[in-house]
Amino acid sequence: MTERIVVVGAALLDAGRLLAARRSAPPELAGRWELPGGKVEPGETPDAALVRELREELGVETEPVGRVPGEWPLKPPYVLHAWTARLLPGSPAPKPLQDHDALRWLTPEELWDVEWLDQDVAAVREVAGLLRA
Ligand SMILES: Nc1nc2c([nH]c(=O)n2[C@H]2C[C@H](O)[C@@H](COP(=O)(O)OP(=O)(O)OP(=O)(O)O)O2)c(=O)[nH]1
Repeated sequence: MTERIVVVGAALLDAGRLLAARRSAPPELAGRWELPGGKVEPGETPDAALVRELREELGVETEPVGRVPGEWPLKPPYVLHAWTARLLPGSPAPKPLQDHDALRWLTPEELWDVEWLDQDVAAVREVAGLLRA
């Protein structure tokens, strides 16, 4: 059986906008935009990983809402899952503390104004459908 490690990406939604984060590393991904998040650690649930990664990377307190249908291949053995999430009341505003050098809240009209990682485009398309709904 091939090992498969899930990377959880957050579709953090607030007031009908999606948070996009620009990666600062590694060099082959730097400058491209992604759904903030990271690898699910052994023994960790995906939603716990999401909350932990968003706290570490952005300094926010969040609540996962639901899994975005789909699974997208990354560099083996990684696969991307996306979850919608929201900021908890009283959470600080997101800041690019780790892994990112810029953040943008995108309205549905602005979703394609940033250069998403190629492997994130299909996931963002799914999220776009949720934003319009
Ligand atoms: N977080 C995140 N990672 C993504 C996305 N798309 C994509 O290809 N990746 C890749 C980049 C990395 O190779 C891997 C996740 O790495 P990461 O650096 O965000 O995760 P992490 O914080 O757990 O990593 P680490 O520094 O502890 O190794 O997945 C995405 O939308 N969000």
